[in-house]
Amino acid sequence: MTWACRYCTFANHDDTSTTCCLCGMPGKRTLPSAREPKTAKDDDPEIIDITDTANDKKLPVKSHSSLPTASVSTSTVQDAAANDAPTTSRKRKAPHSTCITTTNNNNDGEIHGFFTNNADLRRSHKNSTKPAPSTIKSVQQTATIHCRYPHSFSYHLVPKRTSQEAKQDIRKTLDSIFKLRKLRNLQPHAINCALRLDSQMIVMATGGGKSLCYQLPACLLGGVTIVISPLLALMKDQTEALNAKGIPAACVSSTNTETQNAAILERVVPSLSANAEKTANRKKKVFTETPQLPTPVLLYITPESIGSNRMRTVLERLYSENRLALFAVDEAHCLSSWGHDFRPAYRRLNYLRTKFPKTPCMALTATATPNVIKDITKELSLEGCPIHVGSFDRPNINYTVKFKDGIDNPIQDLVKIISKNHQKCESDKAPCSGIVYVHKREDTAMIASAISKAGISASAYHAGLKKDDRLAVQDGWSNGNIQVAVATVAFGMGIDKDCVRYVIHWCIPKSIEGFYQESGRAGRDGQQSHSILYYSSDDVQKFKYLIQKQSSGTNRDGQKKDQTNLKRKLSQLADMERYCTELKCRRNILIRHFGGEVVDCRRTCDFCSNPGEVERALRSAKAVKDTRNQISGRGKQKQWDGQWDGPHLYDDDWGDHGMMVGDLRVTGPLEVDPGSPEIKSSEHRSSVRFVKASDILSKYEAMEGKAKRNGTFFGGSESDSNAKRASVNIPPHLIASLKAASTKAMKPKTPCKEAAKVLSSEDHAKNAAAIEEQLARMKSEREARLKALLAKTSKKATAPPPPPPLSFGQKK
Ligand SMILES: Nc1ncnc2c1ncn2[C@@H]1O[C@H](COP(=O)(O)OP(=O)(O)OP(=O)(O)O)[C@@H](O)[C@H]1O
Repeated sequence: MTWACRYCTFANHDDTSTTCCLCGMPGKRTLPSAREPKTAKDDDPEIIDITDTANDKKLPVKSHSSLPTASVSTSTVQDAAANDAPTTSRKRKAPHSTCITTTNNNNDGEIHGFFTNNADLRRSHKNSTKPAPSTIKSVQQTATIHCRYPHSFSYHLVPKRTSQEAKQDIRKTLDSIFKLRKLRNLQPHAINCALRLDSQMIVMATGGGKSLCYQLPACLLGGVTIVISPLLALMKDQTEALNAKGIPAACVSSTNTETQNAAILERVVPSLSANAEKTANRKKKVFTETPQLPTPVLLYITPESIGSNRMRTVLERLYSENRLALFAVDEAHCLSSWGHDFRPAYRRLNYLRTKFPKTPCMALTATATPNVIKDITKELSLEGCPIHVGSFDRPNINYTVKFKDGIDNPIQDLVKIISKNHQKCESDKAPCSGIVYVHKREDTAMIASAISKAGISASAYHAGLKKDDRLAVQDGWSNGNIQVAVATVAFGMGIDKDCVRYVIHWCIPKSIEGFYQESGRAGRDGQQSHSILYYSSDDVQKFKYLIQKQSSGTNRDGQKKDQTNLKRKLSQLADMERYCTELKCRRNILIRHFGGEVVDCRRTCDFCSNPGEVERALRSAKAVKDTRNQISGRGKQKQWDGQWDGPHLYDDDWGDHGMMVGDLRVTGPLEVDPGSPEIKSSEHRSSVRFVKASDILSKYEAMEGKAKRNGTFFGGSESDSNAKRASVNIPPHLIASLKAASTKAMKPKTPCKEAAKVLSSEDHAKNAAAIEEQLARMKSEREARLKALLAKTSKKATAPPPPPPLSFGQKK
């Protein structure tokens, strides 16, 4: 079983060991037993610390012709082994490294690798002027057991390099640490700029490789690079990945205990805790738990935590010691109120620029419109700095919009698309996974169950699940046991899975930025992938209503809610709706939204591959929708007209930051098949006449016949069409397509293939049953919540009204 080390967060796969194979610390929480191996802190003679703290600090900064990894290492493995003085080495505790760093005798700065066997070690001594160590065995053990950081990094900042030197260093680091062959499009510019110590902004498509733009310079700049990231999961993943590559990284976050955070900061700024932690108890804890790990080269932190007093002290110390290398502000669009994920704490980051003016800043985002870029550069004082804007195009993603209203059974349609994708991958013998984004938590279970019944493993994921369940789904999906994650937007932040072949949006997303980011989780391996969005005007009306609801009334302080965001959110939703309903190339709508140059779509969106078909689908969906409204007696629906009754709590995970809990009762026309168990309740029954698109289409056929007989239907000029639409809502040129669709829809039903599959697969049936159980549980929980809320509101209504407030100057 995998366990995460509580010191360095490395994921260990060896269940039998209680010490972390990366840092060598007893990171696994187990009761000590007689057989427990000795820890690094105990008297383990194998720990060889060859770097000297004192010396380190006094060291003149290394000439920049070689990798900084070599510059700080003052001794070689040979020294360490020959000295064979573990006690001394432990005394010479280095703040930045406890691992063996290897440089050759010429001190040419080459990294000579990480010794894993005696042969390697002996080879390294071949040209050595010093005698080979007599205790090779112990050294070899040290290398394999405790010292998994094969590279060392400069404790202080490395001076600027010439461009030739920078080029060489970049190549070496890319090859030896990141194991990559070459840099992608904007990466060389961004990395060069960082090594010139210039501030900059990088706007690069999702999956474009933004992380490398600060991770690689961090290795070369020396000192500590501070990465400000909004997502705890992403921070954790990235630190784990960096540690696995041998780059010391850590994250200070609220998920760590106070002691763990203190231990990490102690590694960044030694003796900080000695001053800061006053109580003896605390001191003891911090010092006993501080592992002998190298100083992090990259320190991840949330924008909220970076403003704390302790963090300010750390930054000031780093700055005064000339060790503050770079601020990397990831997901910088969170800084702009024009961005789709505005986070107020980001606004406070400008203090970093004023307080630490010499430290360069790198702002990174995938989704920045010109307005957002302007906002970010202003807030982070990046005016005049280079702005690297890459292409927003993701050529390997095919974009499609499906019109839910015109589809008889959209869930069946969705399942078919998913099955097709998996079948294709199966025949190609390629791995395949996907994500379906929904808004309502209940829909996650409903859709996951339908997919499972089709023989594809799917699981529901939303913020309402228990943490363990969420982790299980995330892990299952990441390791391929779960093929499809049906999730709310709570899923996927910081996901870096390469074989995601499709991302499906079951409802319209809130903004193009959000859509671009979510759909961008497909095809990160560069292989052909799909983004499919199911559009319904009902969803848009719902969201408009929710946005208005969120912005109306008063907040907790009793003040009227700020209305400035209302307009922005409505306009973002309108942009997103335009993406769905405009008869233009989808790819270029996205690119233009971000201010990019138009590209040749090469028929990789549904519109470019068949514009006529898209137009017909859109218009027939509109016609079907209007008819539904007319049939249900509500006339043409222009505004969401209060179809939701009861207390307005929402269980969609679509809030800005926090997740909303509660209930949403929809009594209007539904988007599911009337036969579906979802709409069996009496509450819904009245409104489900003619909910099927094919029913409506056949109705149209009848109307068409009648009109033709009377000579009053669908005739006349274009200018009359509006008046005619008011009564029938069907544009003339649609007749043929509607007819065709109708005939198709009227065909006798054949038993569904997917249903046959269900019965044949026990596992999938079990999975579906489990999901349905979950759905039932969610429903009962929702009922309970609703009851409690109703009780609360009725209590409030019966309570006596509060006394009127005293006006100024009024006597009691
Ligand atoms: N030069 C490169 N060559 C090959 N692969 C690369 C290169 N740079 C980055 N990658 C890979 O591309 C993938 C995406 O990188 P990364 O996570 O940095 O993207 P991102 O731009 O931060 O994406 P997002 O905006 O979604 O967070 C990673 O798996 C990374 O290893």
